[in-house]
Amino acid sequence: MFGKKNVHIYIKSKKYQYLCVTGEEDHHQGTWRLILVGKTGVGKSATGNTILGRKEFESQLSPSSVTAQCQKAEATIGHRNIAVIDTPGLFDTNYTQEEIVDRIKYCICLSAPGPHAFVICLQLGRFTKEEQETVKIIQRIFGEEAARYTIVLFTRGDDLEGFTLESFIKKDKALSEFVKTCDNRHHVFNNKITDQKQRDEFIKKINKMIQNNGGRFYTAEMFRVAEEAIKKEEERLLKESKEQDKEKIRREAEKSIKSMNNI
Ligand SMILES: Nc1nc2c(ncn2[C@@H]2O[C@H](COP(=O)(O)OP(=O)(O)OP(=O)(O)O)[C@@H](O)[C@H]2O)c(=O)[nH]1
Repeated sequence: MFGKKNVHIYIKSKKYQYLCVTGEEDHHQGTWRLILVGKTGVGKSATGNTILGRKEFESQLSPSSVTAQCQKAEATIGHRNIAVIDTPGLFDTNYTQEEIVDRIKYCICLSAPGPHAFVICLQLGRFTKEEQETVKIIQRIFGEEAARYTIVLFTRGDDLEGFTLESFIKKDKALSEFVKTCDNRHHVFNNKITDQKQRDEFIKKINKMIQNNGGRFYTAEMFRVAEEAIKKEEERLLKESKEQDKEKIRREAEKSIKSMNNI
């Protein structure tokens, strides 16, 4: 009934080059593919384990990133096959930001033909400049279209201590605005407990998002558009800085001519 169309996508960076074969599939029958992204140490791997219902990804308290490469694991939940892709954390001091971003891009290949959901993981706590920068980087890598496929997942639900997640989000303007960009899709996990209910509620929210998207997923084409936008922005900034340099040289030359004339 649904024809499969294979698409090849190159993911290029200074250090790595990946060739992925992505394709279109019957979006009612296939596996749901979820990508976990976020700052290092926020609990992405623990979140992956909560979703899968088993300890698949290494999750531990560590001063530097535990997950160095994208990893994929699958589980059957109810009648649904779910693939979870864990990614290296942003702001890990062992790697340059560029290296981490390159590795995160590889998750697009692992999620071929494309992810149904980006799960942006944040820890309950202050939404600092670094957290804000993290979500900006993620939004930049995957582009505007990714928002339709994004849910914000808070870890450390144990710290809520009776408060609701909604009241926590409302307390911070920047955080509320960010959650709003994801159509207010949010959820909280306490990864320290094995509780089916929190996982089932999460799956329901993912299901609703996928239904709202007509079963479609984020595609290689959307990723290409995002990459193109980054390239254009980089070219614009380069041009701007070259023009600023030229202007600086012109002003300095003018200044030295003036001072020579004054001698
Ligand atoms: N109390 C509490 N601790 C959590 C929760 N989720 C994760 N943690 C702890 O946070 C620490 C980091 O968790 P990880 O799952 O390794 O975090 P990560 O984001 O995958 O880390 P990297 O792969 O290094 O980027 C571990 O000690 C976890 O036990 C939670 O819901 N509550």
